[in-house]
Amino acid sequence: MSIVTVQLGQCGNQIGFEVFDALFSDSHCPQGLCSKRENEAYQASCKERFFSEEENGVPIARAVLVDMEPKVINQTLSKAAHSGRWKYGQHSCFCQKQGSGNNWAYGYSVHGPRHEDSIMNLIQKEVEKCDSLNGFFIIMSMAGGTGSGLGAFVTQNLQDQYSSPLKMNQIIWPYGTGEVIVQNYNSILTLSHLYRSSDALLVHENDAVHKICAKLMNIKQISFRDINQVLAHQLGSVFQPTYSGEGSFHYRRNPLGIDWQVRPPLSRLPTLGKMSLNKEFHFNTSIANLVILRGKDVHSAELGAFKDPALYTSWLEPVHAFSVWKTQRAFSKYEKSAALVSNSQFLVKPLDMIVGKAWNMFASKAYIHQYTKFGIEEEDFLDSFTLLEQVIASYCNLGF
Ligand SMILES: Nc1nc2c(ncn2[C@@H]2O[C@H](COP(=O)(O)OP(=O)(O)OP(=O)(O)O)[C@@H](O)[C@H]2O)c(=O)[nH]1
Repeated sequence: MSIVTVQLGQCGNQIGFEVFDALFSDSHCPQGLCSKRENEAYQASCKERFFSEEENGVPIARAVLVDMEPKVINQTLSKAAHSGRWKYGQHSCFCQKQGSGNNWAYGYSVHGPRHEDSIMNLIQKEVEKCDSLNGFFIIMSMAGGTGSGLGAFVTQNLQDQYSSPLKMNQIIWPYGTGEVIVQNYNSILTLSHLYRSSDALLVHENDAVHKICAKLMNIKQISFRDINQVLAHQLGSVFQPTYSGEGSFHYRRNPLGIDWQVRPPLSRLPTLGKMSLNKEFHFNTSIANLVILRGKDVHSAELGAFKDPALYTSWLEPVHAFSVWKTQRAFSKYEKSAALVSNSQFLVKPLDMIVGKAWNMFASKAYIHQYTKFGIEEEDFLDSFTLLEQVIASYCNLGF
């Protein structure tokens, strides 16, 4: 089964390139620390998911590149072509001459409807190249204008046109400080729209990845390239193939097979408010944890601690909330590696901060005219605030 990736805006395109490069490098890494046969099965599975093959044998990423200015797309296409190992399809990109100027409304209400047909046609062409489609992986920032606004618009269209394949958005949380003033508006609009149209949001915070580069990797002058390589490494270690079940040596065909649909029972939805945010979280209570193990000794790894009921909300048994995926095939030269995908309270505080800052600006009507000018009304903001306050309250309530 295959995944079609949609890369949007500067951030989405730069990260998308690194992700494909990491996937390709890993699957062609000679030190897979496993048998030749196993390595071939792994490679074939990775290829089916992420690459289609051209006549001359160069793999082509199953991707559509979208941006409203040509610079980053041109750089991305040429970096892939120069790698000599894989490339993007000749007709897989859509770009225009002028970006969205960090205005979510412009991306969503102007670029979106204006270019809807061209973008959706490109995606459809990519879908037609797949024997069997598992889902869409949509990479975008949360705070810019094109990736976030147009990305939300495209995700909504995918939801309308492809209701069953999974729609998973990889979103980049902006730095807490030092970026554009309207980043919190753009972020709440992105999150509230994706909450309605996407099946799963996979979030990375720029601040957190920056810290990994500084503290763990000791990089002095950290660039987006460094950050994106860390992200790509993490995403690769999640999305590369794993065995289909305990004791199985076949690779699972459904790469995005996580139960993302878990929702708290309605009767437990709390009233709106911030009552529990002020309390210390003793645990980072989770709804779901997925651990992915690769390489040596995966079958004897001790994972009992992940099954402790205290980690999970009281209405879920650990057996339903915790999953493990494994493969003996090592990831990217690492003898052993582990990745964790977690749906937990981890983002409650950053989300509460963004909503709070956006609310303070909204209360004084700052910059609102830039949005109403392009069809995003005050009502839309209010709807976004209400929805996200509900999300915050639901996650706070997990620990009780
Ligand atoms: N991790 C990471 N974050 C990025 C990268 N490029 C931009 N960002 C973040 O993305 C946000 C800005 O979004 P962009 O993708 O640059 O903007 P855009 O979608 O192209 O939209 P416009 O410039 O308004 O047309 C900020 O929060 C940046 O920190 C990147 O390559 N990697």
